[in-house]
Amino acid sequence: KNTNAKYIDARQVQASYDYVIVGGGHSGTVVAARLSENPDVSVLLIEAGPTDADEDFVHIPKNAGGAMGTKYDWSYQSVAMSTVNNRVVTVPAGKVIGGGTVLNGMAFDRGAASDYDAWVDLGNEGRGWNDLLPYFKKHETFTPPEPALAREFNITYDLSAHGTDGPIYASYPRYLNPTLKNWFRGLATLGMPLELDGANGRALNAFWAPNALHPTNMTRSYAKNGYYDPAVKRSNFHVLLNRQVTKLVGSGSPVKITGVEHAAGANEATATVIANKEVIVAAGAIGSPKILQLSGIGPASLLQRHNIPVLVDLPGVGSNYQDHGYLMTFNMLGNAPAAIDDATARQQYFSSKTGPWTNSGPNGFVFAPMSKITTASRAQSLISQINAQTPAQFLRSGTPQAVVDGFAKQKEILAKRLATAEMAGVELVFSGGSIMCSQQHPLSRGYVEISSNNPFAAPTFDLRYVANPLDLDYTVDAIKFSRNVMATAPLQELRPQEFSPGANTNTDDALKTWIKGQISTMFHSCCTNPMQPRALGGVVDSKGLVYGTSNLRVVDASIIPLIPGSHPQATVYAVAEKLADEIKKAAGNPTSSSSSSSSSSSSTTTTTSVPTTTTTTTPPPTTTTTYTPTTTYTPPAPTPTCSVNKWGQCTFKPTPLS
Ligand SMILES: Cc1cc2nc3c(=O)[nH]c(=O)nc-3n(C[C@H](O)[C@H](O)[C@H](O)COP(=O)(O)OP(=O)(O)OC[C@H]3O[C@@H](n4cnc5c(N)ncnc54)[C@H](O)[C@@H]3O)c2cc1C
Repeated sequence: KNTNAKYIDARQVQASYDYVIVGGGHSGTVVAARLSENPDVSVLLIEAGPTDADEDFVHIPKNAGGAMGTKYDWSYQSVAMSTVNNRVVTVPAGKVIGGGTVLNGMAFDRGAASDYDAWVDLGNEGRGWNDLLPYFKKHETFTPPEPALAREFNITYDLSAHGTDGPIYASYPRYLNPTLKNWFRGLATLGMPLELDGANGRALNAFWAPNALHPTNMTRSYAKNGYYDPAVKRSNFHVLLNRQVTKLVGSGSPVKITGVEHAAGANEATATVIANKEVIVAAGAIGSPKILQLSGIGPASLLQRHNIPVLVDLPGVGSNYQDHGYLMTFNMLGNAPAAIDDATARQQYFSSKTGPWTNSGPNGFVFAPMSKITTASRAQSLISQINAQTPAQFLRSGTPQAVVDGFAKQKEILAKRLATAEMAGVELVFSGGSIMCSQQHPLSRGYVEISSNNPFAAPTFDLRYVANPLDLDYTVDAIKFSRNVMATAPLQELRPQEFSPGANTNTDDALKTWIKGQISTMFHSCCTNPMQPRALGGVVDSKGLVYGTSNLRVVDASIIPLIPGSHPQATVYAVAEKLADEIKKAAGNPTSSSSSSSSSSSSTTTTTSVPTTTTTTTPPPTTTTTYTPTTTYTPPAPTPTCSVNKWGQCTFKPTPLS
């Protein structure tokens, strides 16, 4: 536990700081840690939640996702979404220091080069793959898989793509589900290439990736223990916990934000702190557009409807909402290797940090280009249909023209890049009979809007899954492809029997109906304050600066313009690291090197350093959990015959079919 933390309460807060950071989640802690490396600048971080209390459900990989539904989760509720049978989806989001990195499944992968080069196509110079690669390395310390595991599963990696001394550990669990070997052999039968490493820009086809996992302790590596804990000891870094930012106050043209208002609750007194240099918003894909809108930065019509004076009319704030729409199919395996029972697994974990409890979720990935999941002519037809659609055709009615124009540009870029083998259309992850299938570059766009001018009122949002019918079409292809893999000889050795959606769901129409009834969040909300030109509905420029302002930046997942084909946490780390460097440069402060990541590199007073491989966070064998969850998270696709873990993976004990 960090005993030197500069946690302060609202009475002790200084009148002003050089930088005020709104949201101490994933990106907020990265930027706070980097800016406070310079002892001559003062930094205040304001976080709506607490710090975690080192619970097992945070640290033990097997429990990853256990913080969902607890007090560390906003548990945002969507509207009844008309595009998917009026279903309401709960979207988990961290309300705790470290944010999403406390809740997440620890999958730690990057997108393909094409995903980031598409951001440059949108007008963001300096945001392509080659620009971001040094920052992917900067935040990472990679440890290769143990040789025996690598041999058994044929895990390959490219050391030159990885970081060697960053704050976040990337390593492999010491147990993988043996059925993954059948899956990879089945994929090879169908001609799916195995890439050397997804981290080198080739996150395509099949490949292996590590987890955000400490290599010896086998515990979660996340923004709190990587960035926040070392940095918070500095005297120039203050933290306000359990305080919600209610509004940013500014004036002038361009608008200069001076004050940041915050309060402990709806009926509590509001206080204001002054930002001398910059205000940096990092409140996440739902929280950040909400704060901008409450502050008068957003679509004028929305702000006027809620009696909020307009500081900057920016129609893109809260638009462009993207996620990887997610589905699970299930097969009962009649001939799977016997599962390790939980008591043995627990013993293995605490005695030698081995076994299934070291495993949080996926390591063997498929990120398939369209041409790999269907015929060339079908793939071509899908691309032609993307091009043929008029931009506003499937957007929400009343979408402002600038946002429509931005989507037109995005659609053109996606059609061009999805037509190649360099951009993935879907992700498939196999685990013990379940197959997770998710859309990687959806064409549907959702939105986030304030529901009132009360900052404690929940925002209104709609992910609008499959609003664009082409998202349904290629998802049908993906499910058919996954069935083709299951039909190959290596998978047939496991004697699979599909029970969801089930063999009777076998026409395109039946699959579409099933998809509409099932599709849900993969927890990858992003893109609601897109980094693209203002005339195209953009909210921030390529340096994260909010249009129409002189000192307000956004640095979190909301500024991603097009969702990459990957689980997003490594991208969020890289983008935040790069922006932190740019903020320092803009202020004439020394930046830390992009190949070495020491969080103390430019500070003379700090005592912090990058954690070493001997970090001592090992929980004792009988660790007790000090926090009792207040609610229980319901997995996305529960079925009567399969025990489903947080990630929708089947964890049932296989019963041989007679
Ligand atoms: C359940 C789950 C599983 C996931 N699994 C994976 C995975 O396995 N691999 C992967 O790569 N990615 C995964 N992700 C995604 C990834 O973790 C997120 O994309 C990323 O952490 C988002 O970072 P962020 O900085 O944008 O926002 P967050 O980390 O959400 O940070 C926002 C912070 O702002 C605070 N905040 C919000 N409003 C206010 C306010 N008004 N005042 C003060 N503070 C405020 C919040 O409390 C929060 O701490 C998962 C996410 C979730 C939720």
